[in-house]
Amino acid sequence: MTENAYPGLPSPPPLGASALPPGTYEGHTVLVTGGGSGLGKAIATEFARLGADLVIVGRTADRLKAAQEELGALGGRVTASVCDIRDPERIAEVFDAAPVLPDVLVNNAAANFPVPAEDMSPNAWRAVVDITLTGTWFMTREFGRRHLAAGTPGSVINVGASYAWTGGPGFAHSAAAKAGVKNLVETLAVEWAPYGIQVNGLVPGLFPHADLPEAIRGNLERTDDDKASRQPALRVGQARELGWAATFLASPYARFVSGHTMVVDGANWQRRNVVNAPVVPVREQLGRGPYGQ
Ligand SMILES: CCCCCCCCCCC/C=C/C(=O)SCCNC(=O)CCNC(=O)[C@H](O)C(C)(C)COP(=O)(O)OP(=O)(O)OC[C@H]1O[C@@H](n2cnc3c(N)ncnc32)[C@H](O)[C@@H]1OP(=O)(O)O
Ligand SMILES: NC(=O)C1=CN([C@@H]2O[C@H](COP(=O)(O)OP(=O)(O)OC[C@H]3O[C@@H](n4cnc5c(N)ncnc54)[C@H](OP(=O)(O)O)[C@@H]3O)[C@@H](O)[C@H]2O)C=CC1
Repeated sequence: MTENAYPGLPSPPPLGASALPPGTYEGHTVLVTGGGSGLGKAIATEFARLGADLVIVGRTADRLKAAQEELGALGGRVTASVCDIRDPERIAEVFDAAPVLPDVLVNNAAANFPVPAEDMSPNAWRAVVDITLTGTWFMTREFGRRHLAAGTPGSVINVGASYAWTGGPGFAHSAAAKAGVKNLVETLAVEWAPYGIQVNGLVPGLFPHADLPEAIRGNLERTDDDKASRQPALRVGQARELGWAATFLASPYARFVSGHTMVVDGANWQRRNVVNAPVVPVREQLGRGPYGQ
């Protein structure tokens, strides 16, 4: 049988299309961490197309400035704030400096690189867990506190990864952190629903893009030339598909959806074979020799 002899899941509508009515987010402000690049920028784009003003956050001023111009061309006000989400005091300053209290918080920023667990240094673990889990918590805490104090509703979307459920060989730090991120969704959705705050998760499948750090992109390119054929959908995700899911989850049409994590991955994480492919140890997948030699 020829690979890719099947159609796979259909392509999505083109960039610029939307399932939601035009102007759904007019008068609303959406804060996206990591909104200066990759999937965060794609999510910010879809909110902006529906009329949202944006606050984008990241550590790199140049990257944010370029994204601010690009996103600003869609018509809304875009505020760019340099902030390391590991720093709770800086996060408070970002909220203070925002033109208004954002209605929606998208916790998209995360850190990751593949490494065999036995090679991982304490600092490598800390860097990934502190950004991915603790940074997400610091951002969410600030957002929640301010809405509780103001008595206003809000919506939080935590971007996750499917190895929160399955474990992630080669990504022990990130998988553990993303499991925490998913768990926070479930806890906070209950704690804050009485105050009008929704908390949901959004999990991308494989969405390769040019902004990925070399440690991820390089391994993706090295380990698999034909990524689409390895997915049940016979294709990878298009960034706008994640943006559309985010704009739905935070919209008025999803007001009774909270504590839910939506997976946008063409069923990749449920993929199982009765007889699996041969096991290749992570060290070997990453092209490393035996431990300790
Ligand atoms: C097994 C097969 C692999 C196939 C590939 C498949 C890929 C599919 C992946 C799909 C899932 C993707 C999920 C994602 O999350 S993608 C998003 C990734 N984006 C980012 O990570 C952006 C932000 N990243 C960063 O800023 C940095 O990468 C970093 C996380 C390192 C944080 O930067 P910071 O400046 O705070 O940290 P340092 O540079 O000081 O480093 C801290 C310690 O971490 C060690 N380190 C850094 N990089 C690596 C590496 N590649 N391998 C091992 N260790 C690393 C560094 O040495 C520091 O530790 P020490 O002080 O002990 O040296
Ligand atoms: N791409 C994919 O296939 C998949 C992605 N995901 C998840 O999707 C989300 C987006 O990933 P993706 O766009 O691919 O990754 P990128 O590496 O392209 O983007 C990460 C963004 O987060 C920002 N960021 C990183 N660390 C910090 C920090 N400490 N403080 C503030 N901002 C920070 C980065 O900006 P800067 O470096 O300037 O700070 C960057 O804009 C992540 O949560 C990731 O785990 C999950 C599964 C698959």
